[in-house]
Amino acid sequence: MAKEASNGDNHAATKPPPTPSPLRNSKFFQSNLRILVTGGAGFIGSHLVDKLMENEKNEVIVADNYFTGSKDNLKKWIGHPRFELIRHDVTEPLLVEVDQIYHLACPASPIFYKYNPVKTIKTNVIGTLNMLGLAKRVGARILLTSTSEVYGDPLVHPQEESYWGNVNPIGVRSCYDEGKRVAETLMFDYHRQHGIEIRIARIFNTYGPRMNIDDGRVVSNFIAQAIRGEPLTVQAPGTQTRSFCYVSDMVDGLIRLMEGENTGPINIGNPGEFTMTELAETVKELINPDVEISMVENTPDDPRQRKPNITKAKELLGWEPKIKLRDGLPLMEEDFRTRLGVPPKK
Ligand SMILES: NC(=O)c1ccc[n+]([C@@H]2O[C@H](COP(=O)([O-])OP(=O)(O)OC[C@H]3O[C@@H](n4cnc5c(N)ncnc54)[C@H](O)[C@@H]3O)[C@@H](O)[C@H]2O)c1
Ligand SMILES: O=c1ccn([C@@H]2O[C@H](COP(=O)(O)OP(=O)(O)O[C@H]3OC[C@@H](O)[C@H](O)[C@H]3O)[C@@H](O)[C@H]2O)c(=O)[nH]1
Repeated sequence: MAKEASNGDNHAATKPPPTPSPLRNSKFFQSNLRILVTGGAGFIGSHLVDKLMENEKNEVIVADNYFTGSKDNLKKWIGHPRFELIRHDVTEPLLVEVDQIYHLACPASPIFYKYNPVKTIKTNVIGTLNMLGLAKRVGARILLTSTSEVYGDPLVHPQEESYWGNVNPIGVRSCYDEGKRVAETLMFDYHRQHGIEIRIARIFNTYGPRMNIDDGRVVSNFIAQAIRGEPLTVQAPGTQTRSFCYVSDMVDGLIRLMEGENTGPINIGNPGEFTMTELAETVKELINPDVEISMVENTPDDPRQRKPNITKAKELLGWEPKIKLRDGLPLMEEDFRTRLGVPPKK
């Protein structure tokens, strides 16, 4: 029986998960653990697939509509006997027999999630409903990659899981912020009403190789600009803060959450907090000391501060991030230089 690590609410005791598909007990059942990763062709998802595939007891199925992800991120697994890739949009039902669902399908970059806000909230609401319906049908455990954006423009700092947030319900970011909040609500309602085994990760800003070079997020923007010799575009006021987690630490945290006994929500992120100006200065120092730093205008509802309290992750998952920003940025630079065909400076 999963223990609820969330705000300490005493939810009614949940029913046990539904009886699994008869397939599981058939004598021909493969001993492999069958894992669905929605959004697995994306940045975090493809690194998660790499890690899951290292375990020869795992079969991995990726469902992705390639809105922001790419088959290229999974090319080393296509054709592997324990791997399947399905072009599928999670706003449509999916029928597969699986034991675990990592539900990552959702555009993460603000530029992309604002591009089609109605689709973004459909993905978060209808997509999560479809994945919970699948989990109920086959008795799978399901993990949702929620986000620090559920805290909105936080009035509590650092953010801990018991904080309910400060979110604009009708802003240009609401399709994502409120969409993820509804997704969390649906997860807990299926857990309480149908006994579904749920796990909720609140992911903070994550960076690393395979981020879309032009996806508009700050770390990918600054590294691409530094490599190309373009001014680093600090969006005003520049004093706003974020905390950056390297992707391998993130993947480790997600797997520990799935394999553990706590429902969450649990913050997964690196508490190392920087202003955007400090980030730009660090990228300039590490990647291109000649590059200019310019102040440009920002977009509405940009959170002014963000830093995870990761006490629950430490205590309940035995997890904390290992890679510091100054060590992670060069790894991402190497990936971007390779993909952009720009050799390192002599
Ligand atoms: N990277 C971060 O800093 C961050 C922070 C907080 C939360 N998250 C969450 O983690 C997850 C992965 O983020 P990411 O950074 O890898 O983003 P990403 O955009 O690289 O990956 C998202 C993947 O989902 C796919 N997708 C989008 N809509 C879909 C749909 N309707 N049906 C099927 N596939 C769909 C995309 O094609 C892509 O492959 C997302 O749920 C995101 O909200 C990411
Ligand atoms: O070129 C840029 C881009 C962004 N920024 C600033 O950098 C900060 C971070 O912006 P990003 O677009 O990278 O990402 P955000 O922090 O807004 O959202 C991010 O964290 C929460 C996740 O759920 C989202 O999926 C992820 O994209 C913002 O204050 C933004 O104004 C710049 O200063 N320059």
